[in-house]
Amino acid sequence: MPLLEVTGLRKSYGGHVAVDGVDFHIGEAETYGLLGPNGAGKTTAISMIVGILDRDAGEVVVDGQPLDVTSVKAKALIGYVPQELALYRDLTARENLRFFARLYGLGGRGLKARIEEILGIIGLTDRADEKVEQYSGGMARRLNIGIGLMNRPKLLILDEPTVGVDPQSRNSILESVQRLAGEGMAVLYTTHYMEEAERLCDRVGIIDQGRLRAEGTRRELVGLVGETDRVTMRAEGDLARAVEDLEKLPDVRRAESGDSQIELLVPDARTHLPRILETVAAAGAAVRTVEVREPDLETVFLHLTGKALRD
Ligand SMILES: Nc1ncnc2c1ncn2[C@@H]1O[C@H](COP(=O)(O)OP(=O)(O)OP(=O)(O)O)[C@@H](O)[C@H]1O
Repeated sequence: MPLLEVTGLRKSYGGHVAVDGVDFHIGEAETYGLLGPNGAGKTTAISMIVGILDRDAGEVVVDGQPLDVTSVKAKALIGYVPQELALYRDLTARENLRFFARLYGLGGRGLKARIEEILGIIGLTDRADEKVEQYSGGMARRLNIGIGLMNRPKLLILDEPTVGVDPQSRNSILESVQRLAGEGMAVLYTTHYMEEAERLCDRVGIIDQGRLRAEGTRRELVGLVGETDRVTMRAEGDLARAVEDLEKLPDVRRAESGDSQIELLVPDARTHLPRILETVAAAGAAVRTVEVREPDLETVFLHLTGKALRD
């Protein structure tokens, strides 16, 4: 049974359809990314999943428990980190964590230890007694994540947590998410940064104009659009003959030579590389360097929607 199951999720604002029939599921300990540009419907979808926005249609089930705006049991399994900061700026990090813990009904002897543990996870132990108003944007974001972790969720949902943060905090946020996922927490992560989806997510759903256009592992998505790897070899010798022979190899789509280099398109270059190098050598050319560029999720997005992820 998946940990999160979302079916037929739909929401319109006036006549505008923001989320148009979205289905996906997340397994235990899986990190799933919703990748799409601004306005794709990510925040609207997430808000319905966590039960802070009424849906027009669809179902959300968390660990077998149906979730709607009023359900308590299912919500208790989720840690939600909204895009907008939800913090008290005139309280310290430690005070914010304590305040939100009480709000969630957490207390007792374990609370103090839990707060210290969370400060460690988000890397704010040393600054825990400073007011949030003195924090950088990235530190405040990290505290926002800490609050989402208070109730030891089985599923952590983060809505574009790195937008507008400095590179150092961004890296620290990504590392924390990776660590939590490594410890067995399931994660739903929305982003418009391809690199983040590629780095963090086991599977990615590509969302545009309220619809999931495709979903799968990075490899599956890349395979879906029939993209090939591009191999560039700097070489000397009889390049024309090498190209002629390379084109005879079964999987090579295109090969051409230019100024001391050969370029070719081939699916899954890593498996074919030994044959390619042998062929070039046999044709009397010497390879100096080889570079393999794999298609990325940006290529896939472009293929599926006809536009770039970021404008
Ligand atoms: N409260 C609202 N009233 C009217 N339209 C809305 C409202 N919230 C979102 N929309 C519209 O719904 C669409 C989806 O917005 P949403 O915020 O879910 O996208 P997103 O993928 O999260 O993008 P962003 O990264 O910009 O938040 C957009 O066209 C947006 O303008």
